[in-house]
Amino acid sequence: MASSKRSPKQIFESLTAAITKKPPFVHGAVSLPPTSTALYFGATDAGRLDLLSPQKKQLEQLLAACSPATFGMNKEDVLDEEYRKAGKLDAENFAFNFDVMNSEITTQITNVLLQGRSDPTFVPELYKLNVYGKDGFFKPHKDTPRSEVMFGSLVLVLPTPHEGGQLMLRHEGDEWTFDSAEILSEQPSPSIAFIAFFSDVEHEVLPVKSGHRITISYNLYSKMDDPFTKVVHVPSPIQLAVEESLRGVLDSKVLRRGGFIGFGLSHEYPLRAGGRLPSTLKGTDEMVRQACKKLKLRVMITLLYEAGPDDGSFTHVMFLTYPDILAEGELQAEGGQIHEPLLEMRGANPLLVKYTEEDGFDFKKSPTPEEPLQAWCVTPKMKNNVSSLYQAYGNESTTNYLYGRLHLLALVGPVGLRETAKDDKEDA
Ligand SMILES: O=C(O)CCC(=O)C(=O)O
Ligand SMILES: [Fe+2]
Repeated sequence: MASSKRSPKQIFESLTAAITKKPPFVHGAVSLPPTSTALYFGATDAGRLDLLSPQKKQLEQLLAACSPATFGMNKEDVLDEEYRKAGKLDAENFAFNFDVMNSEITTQITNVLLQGRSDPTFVPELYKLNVYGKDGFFKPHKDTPRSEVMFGSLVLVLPTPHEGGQLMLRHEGDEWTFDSAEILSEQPSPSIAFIAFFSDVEHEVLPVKSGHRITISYNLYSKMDDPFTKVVHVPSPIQLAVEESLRGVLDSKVLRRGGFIGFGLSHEYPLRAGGRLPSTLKGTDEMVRQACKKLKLRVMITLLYEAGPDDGSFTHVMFLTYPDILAEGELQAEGGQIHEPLLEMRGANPLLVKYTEEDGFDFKKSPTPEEPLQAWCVTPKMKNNVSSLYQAYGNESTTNYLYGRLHLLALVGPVGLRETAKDDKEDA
């Protein structure tokens, strides 16, 4: 193989380069079905907004029926018009006869965010209606995780005239704009503009310049228990490129005795203390996992915890479940080293590792009883610590789930015997 002339560093660099990031959202417009031309609202007397020709009086009534929208900050719901200026109605106080699951939106979400799986693999939960009037906005935030299987948010923008109010999305140095006003004005007939995005992606609503930007939002929950067994899909060119580079690694002499390849995942995932790590990955991350599965590598999802001052020794702990660290109370050991108590946490399958941003992982205790295994880390990710696992700004307060950064570890056998997956069902 040509790869034999390359250094291990070069071999892994080409793997890193092959992991092209997939956009973390899908957007578009669907024309308003004949049965979806009105919005009803109000806690007592129902008001009606005609979406084919919205009347000023109806819009004013809708605004009057709304209460100011709050947002979540450090476990509390906060009302602060410096941070978010919008009206809201909770799901029980409005009705819009639109079936997301039987619309083109579901096909788009399935194809772009869920790797084109066949049967409907997610459930949309109606969340809120928001009205952004003139000068309405929502500063940067991530959507609060409400369950281990919540992966995304869907926002519908109704066809009421407005200018401004673009939704900006930012992830790992990239930025995208969803200009609902522009999209709606370009449609030949009254339409709904939509965007669905992975909810750990930071987003912001810029100020509305005129008119009313009316949105209906949904939380998206995955229905997949085992993402691998059900997948029948044609790999994308990006995935094929990742597979090809990974094959290059396996055909080379790196990790001669076997070991791990670690991938820092691009997205954050909802974690619950004491709970399992997620079994459904998002976008780019799922693509990397599928490439590993294709090459019959056993994969594990892990949480890396900073366990003490980074003095170059083994002071990081890697978990296969999310330990209930806060419930342990007295974790702080002498000198700020907490790896001893972390390693003793029952049921959390901890591994003591040395971790540096440059070299990735180095395992002290390997998961097998043999000698410590070698490991390489591709796209290393920040480690977690107790405070980073706290939610900062969200769209709602919650204390049950927090976003955490994860790594995917692929177990690699020795040269010539690289395959490690026993069957498709063993891990998740
Ligand atoms: O209106 C939008 O485009 C997004 C709103 C939003 O981010 C939220 O409600 O959490
Ligand atoms: Fe949001």
